[in-house]
Parts: sequence; C-alpha cells; structure tokens
Amino acid sequence: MLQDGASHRPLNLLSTLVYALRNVVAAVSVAATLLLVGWWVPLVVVAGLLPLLSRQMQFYRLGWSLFIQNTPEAREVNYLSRVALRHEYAKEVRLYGLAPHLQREALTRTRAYQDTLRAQRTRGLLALLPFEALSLLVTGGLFAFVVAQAQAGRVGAGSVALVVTALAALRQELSGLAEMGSIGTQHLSWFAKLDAFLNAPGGVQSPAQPRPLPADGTITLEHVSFAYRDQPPALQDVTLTIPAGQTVAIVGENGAGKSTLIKLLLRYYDPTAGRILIGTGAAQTDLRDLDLQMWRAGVAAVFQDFARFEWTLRENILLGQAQDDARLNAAVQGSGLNTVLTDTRTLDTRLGQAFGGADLSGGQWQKLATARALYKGARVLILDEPTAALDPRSEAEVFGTFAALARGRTTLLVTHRLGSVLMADRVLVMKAGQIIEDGTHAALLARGGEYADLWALQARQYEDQPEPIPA
Ligand SMILES: Nc1ncnc2c1ncn2[C@@H]1O[C@H](COP(=O)(O)OP(=O)(O)OP(=O)(O)O)[C@@H](O)[C@H]1O
Repeated sequence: MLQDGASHRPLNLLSTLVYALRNVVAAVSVAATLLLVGWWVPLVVVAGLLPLLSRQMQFYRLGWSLFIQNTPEAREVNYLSRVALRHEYAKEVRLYGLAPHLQREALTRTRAYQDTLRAQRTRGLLALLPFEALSLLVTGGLFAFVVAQAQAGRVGAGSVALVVTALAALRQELSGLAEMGSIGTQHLSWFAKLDAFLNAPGGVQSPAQPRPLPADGTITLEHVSFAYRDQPPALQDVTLTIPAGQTVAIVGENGAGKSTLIKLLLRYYDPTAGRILIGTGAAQTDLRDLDLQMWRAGVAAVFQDFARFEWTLRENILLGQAQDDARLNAAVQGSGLNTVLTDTRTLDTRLGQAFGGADLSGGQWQKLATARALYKGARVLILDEPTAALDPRSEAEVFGTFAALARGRTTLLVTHRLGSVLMADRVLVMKAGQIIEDGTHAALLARGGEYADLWALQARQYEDQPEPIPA
C-alpha cells in the first residue's frame, strides 16, 4: 500500500489542498452574492447542506477503511499474479498445470472484494438519499421564497436568476469541499502510515556509539538462544568459542539450527537470550556494540540461497566495489568461474532473462556467488552448503580453493556432505537447536555418537552394496 501510494499521494495531497482552497474562495464569493437577497440566506443554505456534507464525508471515509481492510486480500491477489508470471515459478506452473487454478483463485478473491465494495457503496449511497432530499427541500423553499418576493415586486427577475444560479453553485462548491476534505484526510492517513512504518522499531540497529572492532576475531557465544517470531526456539543455550583463524564445519539434520547460527553471526537477528562476543580479553565486545556495516564488511559468505543478480558477471562479483585486477583474477580462478567463461560468455555478459541476458546453470551461478565471496577477501568466511549445486569435479576443485582460502581466516562451513568436513579443524554437530558434539573429525568418529552414525550412513551410500533403506 505504501509503495503504491508513493508515486502519487504526495502530489495528490498538494492538488487536493489547492482544489479545497478554490472551493472555499468560490463558496465565499457565491455566499456574498446571496447576501443581496437577505443576510440569513447563505446561513439557511449551509444549514440545509451540513447533514448531507457530513454524511458524504463518512461515505468517503468508508471507502478508505475498505481499502485498508482489503490490503491483505489485494496482496494475496498480487502474489497469485506473481506466481503466474515470474520466471522462477514457470517450470512448476507449467508442469502442474497451475495457471487455471491461479486464475480462478485470483478471480474469486477479486470478485469477493469487489462484491463487498459494491454492497458497501450502495448502502452508503442509499444512506445519503434522505439528506439529499432535506437539502433539496431547503433549496426549493428558498427558491419559492425568492419567486414570491419577485411576484410581490420586492426583487427583480434578474435577482431570481442570480439566486437560482448562486444556490446551485454554493451547493456544488460545498460538496466539492467535503470531497476534498475526505480525500485530503485519506492522503494524510497514508502519510501517517508511512511515518509509522519508517519509525517502526524492530530489526537490528547499529549502536549510536559503536565500539572499535577488536583486532582479534575470536567469536564467542555465551548461552545464546533464539526463536523466530511466534516460533519455538531454533537455538537453545548455545555456548561456544571459535578462535580466530579456525575452520569449523557445522553439520546436523535439516532444521537443526545451522543457518540460524550463521544469521545470528551476521547480525541479521540478535539473540533472544545470551550474547555473541568478538575478540578476547579486555577488548572482547558484544556484537551489538559494533558498527553493523563495519562488522559485515569483514565477513564474506556463500549462502545456500545466494542471490542471482541480473547484471553482468563482473558486476555480480564486484557488487559496487572498485575493480582490483589481481583480486578479480584470483576470485575467478579460485571459484572455478574460469570454466564458465567462453568466447561468447565473458565477464561483461549480461545475465538473467529480465533484460534479455544469458542464463547460467545452477552450478555456474554457484561458482559466481563463490567468486563474489572470494573477491570480498574478508577475515570471516561463511560457507553455507557452498557446493550443493556443483558437479563432483568442480566440488573437489572448489574445496581445494576453500582450504587454501580458509588459511588465516575464521571459516564456518555448513554442510551435509561429510566428505567436505575433512578440510575443517573442528566439527560441530547440531540437533534441535543445540550443539551435541564438538571435536575433530577423528575424535568424533572415535566417540561413536551422532557424527559417527551420520558418517557411516553416508559412507554406506557410496559402497557397492548399500544397505536397504528401512521402511
Ligand atoms: N525465517 C524463519 N522464520 C521462522 N522460522 C524459521 C525461519 N528460518 C528457519 N526457521 C525455523 O528454524 C529452525 C532452524 O532452521 P535453520 O534454517 O537454522 O535449520 P538448518 O539446520 O540450517 O536446516 P537445513 O539443513 O535444512 O538448511 C527450523 O525449525 C526452521 O523451520
């Protein structure tokens, strides 16, 4: 609603004010004309119109409240049309023959909304009728009075014509004023909503007086818990220290809380309880006390659901930073993106269908996202399933690069492919929001716990005779 209004509300508010001013000036001059017949005449006209005007304002207000009530419904319809039209849904929309269903749903919802709107408008208009009749009665009475005066020779025929015109004009101007008043109020309500939105508390904020970034990048979690809004905890009482420069693999079943832990480290959310500290000793600082942009500038990541910017490959890597040829070359080689480049697909090829550009395969996009993270050259590297879309050869090559890249940086690797865990100094096993095992690959295998089970399960899948999956 705010986005839609932004293109026209500010200008419309201004023109509404101008129209309202014009209505006031016109109404005052017409009322002055009527004074010629009698000082009480404009007063009677206004008194006869007031109930109608107040009803009209109510009617316009009703339109606004219906608009607000139906915003969620309008959003549903918008979403349905996005699903029907956007590229990322197209394969499944076609395969499952979704288009007629989407169309039906959108039509049903739009019709329901329009039916409510029509019924409310009809009721509102009918409610105006008695007030309309009252004002006509007053105007008619005045007209009869002026005609009687003319017959008695107290006013001329010209005055009768003047009064008839003035009565109609005054009615029109006052009605216009009521309409402008209501429309103006709607614009102001929109501004009030915009203001509330812009000043809404929530989300993470950078502190007003940030503390300096500690030189040592050790990360400590102290009794950290976190729950998404209205959800059960995704992390529960996690306590952990990751010394600067360590490479840590985080494994565990779906929904265990691995990505949530990463989101907290990037400060997309703050812990619901406990705290995250950066540095060691006296310099140790709560993550919430650091400048947000400064902290994030020191972190590079390849996300599970990395962004596919529909720009050139080069722009996808630089993301607005100045180009450093040596770094760019290292990022292209290190990510395996060099294998994606051809005579016709260079770093300056535009990607994405929106602009008629070329498209990449899932794995090629992933290499591009990796090149972006490598180019950033941060002191913390986060890899959340960074090779999920890569073929085995590319995966092996990219892991070779990661191992080299991880040297000297704190690296967190979230993965389900346990083979890739071997590059890590340490493995954390998560389950139901908690860290249930913590140690080196060898130590965890020797322990014979969850990690050893997962390892054995995955190893069996590569054997010639895998065990049957239990029913
Ligand atoms: N944005 C969100 N809003 C609400 N709940 C969420 C959100 N993101 C994740 N969750 C929930 O939080 C829990 C932990 O999810 P998380 O994504 O951290 O798991 P994960 O270990 O990374 O899983 P996977 O291996 O499937 O990627 C899950 O129960 C999930 O449903």
